[in-house]
Amino acid sequence: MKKLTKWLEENKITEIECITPDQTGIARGKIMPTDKFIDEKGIRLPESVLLQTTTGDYPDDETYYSLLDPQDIDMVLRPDDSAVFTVPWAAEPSAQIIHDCYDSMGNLMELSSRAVLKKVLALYEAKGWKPIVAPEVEFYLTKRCTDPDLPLVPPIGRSGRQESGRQSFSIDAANEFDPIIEDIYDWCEEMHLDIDTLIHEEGAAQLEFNFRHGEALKLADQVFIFKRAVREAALKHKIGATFMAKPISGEPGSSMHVHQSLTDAKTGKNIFSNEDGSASELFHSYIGGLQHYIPQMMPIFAPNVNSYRRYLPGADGNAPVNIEWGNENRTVGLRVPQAAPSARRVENRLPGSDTNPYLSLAGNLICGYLGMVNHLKPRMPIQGRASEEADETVPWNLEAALEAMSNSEDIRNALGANFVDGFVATRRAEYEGFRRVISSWERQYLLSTV
Ligand SMILES: NC(=O)CC[C@H](N)C(=O)O
Repeated sequence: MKKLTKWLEENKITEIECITPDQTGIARGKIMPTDKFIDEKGIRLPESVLLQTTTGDYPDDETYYSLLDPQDIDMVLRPDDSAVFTVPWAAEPSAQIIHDCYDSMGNLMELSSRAVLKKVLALYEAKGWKPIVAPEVEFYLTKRCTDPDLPLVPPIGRSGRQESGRQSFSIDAANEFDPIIEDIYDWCEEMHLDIDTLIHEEGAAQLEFNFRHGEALKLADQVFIFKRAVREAALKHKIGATFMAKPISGEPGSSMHVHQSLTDAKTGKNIFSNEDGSASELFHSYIGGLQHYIPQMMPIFAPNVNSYRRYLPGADGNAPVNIEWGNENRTVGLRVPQAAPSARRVENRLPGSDTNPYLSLAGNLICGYLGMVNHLKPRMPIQGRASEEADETVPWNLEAALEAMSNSEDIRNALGANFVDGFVATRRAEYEGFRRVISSWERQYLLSTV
């Protein structure tokens, strides 16, 4: 706290956003003047904040009361002084400080997604392993739209025109949004986010930012903050930005691919490679773990009804519909990029951009961990194009995915039964809400035909 107080003084910070990610990845917390923050060294919030859905609803009563105190008591949030960022878009000098959530006994709240990631990282630490990850985050810039019944359209770029067609990797198409991109870059620099490259993705006004590889908790924090920054940069320029997995029919979806490797915590050496440069047994069993456990982990990689619209075989975009692996192969869900032995890694291409980054990293890492400790073997790698058929072992819709996750003893043991029950229950509550809304497809095709 001393170091943090000094930093706040040096940066003349007058206002603090005390934030924590809920299960959906939304920042929840309180805003206060710096003096009050320093006096109180933490805040209190109702525990139920961690069981809120994206729509602000809660799960059914039975789950709610089995996981939370019936009086809806407070939890205590304490700042993590290694997760402190300025707020470059704020009107006055401000800081956003990520907090951890503790229960009345002083333990990390099992329902907190940041705590779930810490739990997984502790398993790695006990083995003397340190995972290294690199997320790639895609999103769309869109024209502002307040009517949810109207489709989203691309914003007007610098040329005064709206983008159409496919512009993968086009520098000029990215430059159309230069003023926004400049803000994102400047702000990321000010906040010390480890942004590596920017590319224009396939979709109209779809961009991708890649993060430099590093430690998982640090990168989860950075993606959490990055998403806020992108939305704010878009707002400043009077447009929108969305991390929905499939915001526009007929356009590619948005993903959050995660590159993953494993190092020896002491030496820092990549232990996915043997001394002679070949792939290690750990590497193969890590992939075996991803293949075995992804079907039970889908609600984490694809948490919304909308997430599953990315995975339609033959749909626009390159979203995978399989969990095969292969070297330098973009038609599989688990791609092993061409790299030196010291950079040997696997990229999971399944997670959507709408995933909570803490849970996505925890989910990936626990699949790999369980694979390694149980010596699982991967399937044979795919050479050439993978089948266009969707892999039948994976639940490709939210209902089936939730069923698979809540029935998985291994995932319940690894991530915590209370967490799994709470997470599944918030997703189910959202799904129930979705089921009550009549869509434009129904109006278009059923209204006057059936
Ligand atoms: N970079 C890519 O391969 C595109 C990924 C694609 N946008 C998806 O949703 O999965």
